[in-house]
Amino acid sequence: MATTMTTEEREARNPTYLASRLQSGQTIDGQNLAFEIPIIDLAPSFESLAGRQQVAAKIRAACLSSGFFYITSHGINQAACDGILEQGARLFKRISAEAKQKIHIQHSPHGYGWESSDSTSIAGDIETKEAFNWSYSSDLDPTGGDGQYVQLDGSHANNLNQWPTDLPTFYDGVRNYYGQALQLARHLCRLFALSLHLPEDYFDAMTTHPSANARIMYYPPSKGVANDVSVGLGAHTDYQCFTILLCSSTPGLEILSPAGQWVGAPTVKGGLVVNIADMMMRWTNASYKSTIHWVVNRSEGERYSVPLFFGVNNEQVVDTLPSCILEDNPSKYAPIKAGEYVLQRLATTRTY
Ligand SMILES: O=C(O)CCC(=O)C(=O)O
Ligand SMILES: [Fe+2]
Repeated sequence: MATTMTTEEREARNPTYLASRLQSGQTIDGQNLAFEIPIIDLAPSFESLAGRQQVAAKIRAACLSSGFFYITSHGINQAACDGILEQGARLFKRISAEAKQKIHIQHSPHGYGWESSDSTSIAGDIETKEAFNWSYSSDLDPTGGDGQYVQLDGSHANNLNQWPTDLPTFYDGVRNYYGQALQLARHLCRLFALSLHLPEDYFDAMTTHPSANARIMYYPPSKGVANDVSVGLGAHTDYQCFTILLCSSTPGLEILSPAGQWVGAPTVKGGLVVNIADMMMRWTNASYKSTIHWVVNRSEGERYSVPLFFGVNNEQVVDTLPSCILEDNPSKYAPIKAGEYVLQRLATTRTY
């Protein structure tokens, strides 16, 4: 499908645009909104529609301001959270360099597998992170999927992931956390739909075989040099609808406030971070904020994290939601296939 880029989209693809947003500390539409990262208890949302509506209102308020919130009582059990972080530590710290090379992302056309710190770079920064990347596949989905999964480029292929053969428990540890996180993401979609005054099942049929790439990240300790600001992961916005982030206890995530200050997002015990990403900003005509963040590990501890980048089925056309278009606020974005949009964004980050 032919798509026309708006001025805003052209600017957003330009690294100097990011840099200028960083310097000026402005949000895209120049508003100076109150900035907080609220903690939202999801428990009522598992009980009744009234509970979901109540939680959805809190989510809406967070999305209109910082675009970040914590969730507690989210339904993913602690053993699964601890388990995947432990598997990450084994992968990054215990297996040999040769074993990592065997599953290097260079062997994967889609970038799945182990990623050395210099394989990708967001804003041209030298980054300290290492990562392990995987994508949705039906064997990881507790629903079993519907057999229709397509990759970002629309090709039909299930399970192209590269798993480490030297760590037999790794796959099970990942699957246990990821399966629960997928179901949580689908539950959050219902809350987002309610928050946007849509029927709560609005996104259900669009998330049967979702775009749901995930990674385990490793950030080495700070070098202990005063004022050391070694960038773990460069300043960026996420591409999908929203991200669910599990973090180890070592801090490092920082979010750019409208006033141009980096605000730390410390780990909340038992909680997960959720942030709005660019695709949700498109759906909502830029009312829900996709906020710039980065990771700088300023501490002497290692940081591990597990982001899940959740979006609709890759072949789904993303078009501004009718409830977000007003006569004096027409759609800012042209319709585009979800996978195609993410591919455009990814093309700017690979260095290999
Ligand atoms: O590791 C973190 O805390 C955040 C990671 C992140 O922002 C990302 O992978 O997009
Ligand atoms: Fe991110």
